[in-house]
Amino acid sequence: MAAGGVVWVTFPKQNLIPPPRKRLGPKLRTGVPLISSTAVRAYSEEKVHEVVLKQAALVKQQRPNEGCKDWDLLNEAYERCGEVCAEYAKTFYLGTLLMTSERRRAIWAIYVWCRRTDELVDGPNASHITPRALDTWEKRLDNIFQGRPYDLFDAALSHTVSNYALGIQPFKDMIEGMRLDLLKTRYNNFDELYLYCYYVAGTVGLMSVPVMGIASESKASIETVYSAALALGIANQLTNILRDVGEDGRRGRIYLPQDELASAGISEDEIFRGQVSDKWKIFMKNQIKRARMYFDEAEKGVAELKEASRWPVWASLLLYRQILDVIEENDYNNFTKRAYVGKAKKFASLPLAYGRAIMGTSKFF
Ligand SMILES: CC(C)=CCC/C(C)=C/CC/C(C)=C/CC/C(C)=C/[C@@H]1[C@@H](COP(=O)(O)OP(=O)(O)O)[C@]1(C)CC/C=C(\C)CC/C=C(\C)CCC=C(C)C
Ligand SMILES: Nc1ncnc2c1ncn2[C@@H]1O[C@H](COP(=O)(O)OP(=O)(O)OP(=O)(O)O)[C@@H](O)[C@H]1O
Ligand SMILES: [Mn+2]
Repeated sequence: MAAGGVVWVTFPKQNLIPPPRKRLGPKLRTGVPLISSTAVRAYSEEKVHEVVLKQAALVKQQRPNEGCKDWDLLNEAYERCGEVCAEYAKTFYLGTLLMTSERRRAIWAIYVWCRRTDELVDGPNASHITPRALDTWEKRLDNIFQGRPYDLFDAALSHTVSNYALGIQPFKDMIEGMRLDLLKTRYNNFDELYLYCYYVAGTVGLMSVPVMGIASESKASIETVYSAALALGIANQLTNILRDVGEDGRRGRIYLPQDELASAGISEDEIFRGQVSDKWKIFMKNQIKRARMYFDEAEKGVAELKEASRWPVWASLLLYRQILDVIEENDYNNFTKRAYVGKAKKFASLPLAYGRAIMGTSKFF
């Protein structure tokens, strides 16, 4: 392929990532009552805030387009990204169809890179993945940002990062999250968990904003918008963790703050045995409360995005947020009952998402 120094290896026509599993990889992390003042001051928040500021500053810079200029190849690359996205996340894919075609395909390219990164530690080959393999993946990321993609999916991302104000840090941080996931099976407190959630999901928010675009009429500061995007990633991840407690437990993993479990008087053994006790219900209520707090934070920022980008964000936010309602409906049995939002509810939330997107507010819908 064209573009200075691009290295091409054989590129199989079929997916480079394995076909989706029936149930996409578990990945869990957690939370508890409302964030404590210690947590607010925590190192993790400071570190994350630094990245947010850097990423926000990039938006103001004009970047030269050094991406690949082989348009046929790029079109194919983006098309393939769209196919993967459609296969792994149908509802979300539908949402992206309302975005402008340029933004939509950029989001697809980012989605595919994130999905592949996650598949490294969560997919069928996860047991063979070592920190060294992640180092190789990170070098490959550097090459993507330097215009030297390794395969077609990378080429799409390479073009995207040359076209939008995307910094490399959130991508590196996501790889860091995968490193952490390889090594760590317990989180001492919410600060530790928060950092993990930032790595694997908050980063997605930071990657998405430059592509989705901030509305020209927005009066909010760029930092405010990034903070909302970060909050959505955290909220999604906390929800994902709460949904998958049972599944994670069966893999010997507990993505819940150990100190909060201890204060609630819940032992690891009770989690492994899947005991839905009264103390578990109280503990879960607090966890859900915290996740909702992050959703609330995120909701405040959606209206600041460009109008065409709001709908997919609202759609995915409402879908994910409803998982918390279903956990409640399941009477907090997240050990053996998967909180699943039925098709009817899912479709019912689409007009709501659309209404909110066009009104620019959640006041009337
Ligand atoms: C519109 C929209 C949602 C855009 C984001 C698209 C995108 C690039 C998604 C990548 C997601 C991904 C594959 C991340 C890898 C790590 C991972 C799996 C994280 C978990 C996602 C849920 O996936 P799933 O349920 O399939 O998980 P399982 O593997 O099955 O367990 C996460 C829970 C986190 C995803 C985080 C987001 C989608 C962040 C969204 C934030 C924004 C789009 C910012 C919006 C802006 C404002 C101002 C609110
Ligand atoms: N009905 C659901 N209930 C709970 N979680 C869901 C549900 N549908 C999707 N999710 C979660 O949200 C993520 C992204 O949502 P999306 O709707 O795009 O996924 P999907 O699995 O392709 O759904 P579908 O094929 O039903 O449209 C999924 O990977 C999954 O973890
Ligand atoms: Mn899916």
